[in-house]
Amino acid sequence: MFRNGCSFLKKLHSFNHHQIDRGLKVAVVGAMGRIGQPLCLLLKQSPWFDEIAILDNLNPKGLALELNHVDTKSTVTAYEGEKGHACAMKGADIVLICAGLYMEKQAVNAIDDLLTVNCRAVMEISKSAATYCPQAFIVVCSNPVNCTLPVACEVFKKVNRFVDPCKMFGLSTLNVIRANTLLAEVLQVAPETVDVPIIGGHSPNTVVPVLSHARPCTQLNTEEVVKITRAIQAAGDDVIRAKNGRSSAILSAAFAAARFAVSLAKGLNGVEGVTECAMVMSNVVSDVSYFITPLQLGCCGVEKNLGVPDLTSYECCLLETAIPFLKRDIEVGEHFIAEAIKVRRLYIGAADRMPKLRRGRQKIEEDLSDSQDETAKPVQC
Ligand SMILES: NC(=O)C1=CN([C@@H]2O[C@H](COP(=O)(O)OP(=O)(O)OC[C@H]3O[C@@H](n4cnc5c(N)ncnc54)[C@H](O)[C@@H]3O)[C@@H](O)[C@H]2O)C=CC1
Ligand SMILES: O=C([O-])CC(=O)C(=O)O
Repeated sequence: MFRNGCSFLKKLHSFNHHQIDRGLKVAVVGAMGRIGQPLCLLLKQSPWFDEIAILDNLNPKGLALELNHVDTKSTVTAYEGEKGHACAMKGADIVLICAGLYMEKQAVNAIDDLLTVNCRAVMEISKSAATYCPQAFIVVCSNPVNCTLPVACEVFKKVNRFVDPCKMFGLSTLNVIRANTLLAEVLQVAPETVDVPIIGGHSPNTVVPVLSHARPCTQLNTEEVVKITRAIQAAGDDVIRAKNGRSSAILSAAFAAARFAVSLAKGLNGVEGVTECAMVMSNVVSDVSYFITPLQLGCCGVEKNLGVPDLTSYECCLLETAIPFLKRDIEVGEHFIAEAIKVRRLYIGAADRMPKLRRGRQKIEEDLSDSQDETAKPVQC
């Protein structure tokens, strides 16, 4: 009812923007992970959710029990493994996918390993989401987001023969909060008062901060712009290095994911003026089918894609550099399911000599032949 009653909700909220109309169900997949756990705690503190369904391959019952001791209104329910997918996702308004490996820069063949494992995890989870909660907003946090969002969308196309571009998101809020903090430091203002749009992709070579459109309006010199931009691009690697390669960003990542989920919840409940930058399917840049832009969020997800702002020549140059990387990442994601063989060619490496990964790839190729059956019906719950 609420999803279709946008104009009614807008009127309602013009009287009281803070009124919460409907508690929502959010499903967190990969909830037992380093990001998953603090993310669940932050969601438990939020008044926007009635149910937080936590799902992981590891048994999350203990985590749910502990979270339910937090005296806020939402209830945390726990589900383990594939058998838990249906119950965790049925009725979910938002699905946050943070299952998978993190960017372990020191690991040999890290990108190959990460790509195979994470695309596979996102593929499995998206299959269930497309089956059990096809109307939900899907937020892909698992890296590399530039590849995994296309994987999720391709799965929706295969299972439902339809993907709603307004409801599928790749998380990049972490870059926004980093940019806000770094600019606030330079301006010597509170970070909460700063808003830096981010465009492009979610990786060091594809993220493009648009400092020329930052709020508050400011006149930075070239040196400052370059310094802040490079710091944003390097922030993820800096965290991994500072943690001696043992972990990537966790708490800031959880904060960012929770902030995005809350923004989606506000949009769903008709709150006006909610904007966030995220990756979505779009044609704002020709030939680039997934792109991060500022988005106006509403009860149907993306209410308006605010597009690419006017860029300075430096920002144009950053974007031009980013586009080939982004296009390649998207291609890898899009073809992961439909053309596992092509992924092998693009990412062929020492991983092929590792029996564990080779077995993983064989399984993907087997699944591929299943999902290529156009007559296949989604599993009924
Ligand atoms: N988009 C963003 O801004 C950010 C994304 N990330 C990404 O988030 C992901 C998670 O990172 P961490 O929490 O550090 O990893 P982690 O290894 O600590 O946790 C991953 C969790 O996912 C679970 N899992 C794996 N496959 C699963 C499946 N098929 N179904 C259910 N559960 C599954 C694991 O059991 C584990 O509990 C990584 O891919 C990382 O790169 C990390 C930081 C920021
Ligand atoms: O690289 C990672 O795993 C975490 C990440 O997305 C970031 O720090 O921007």
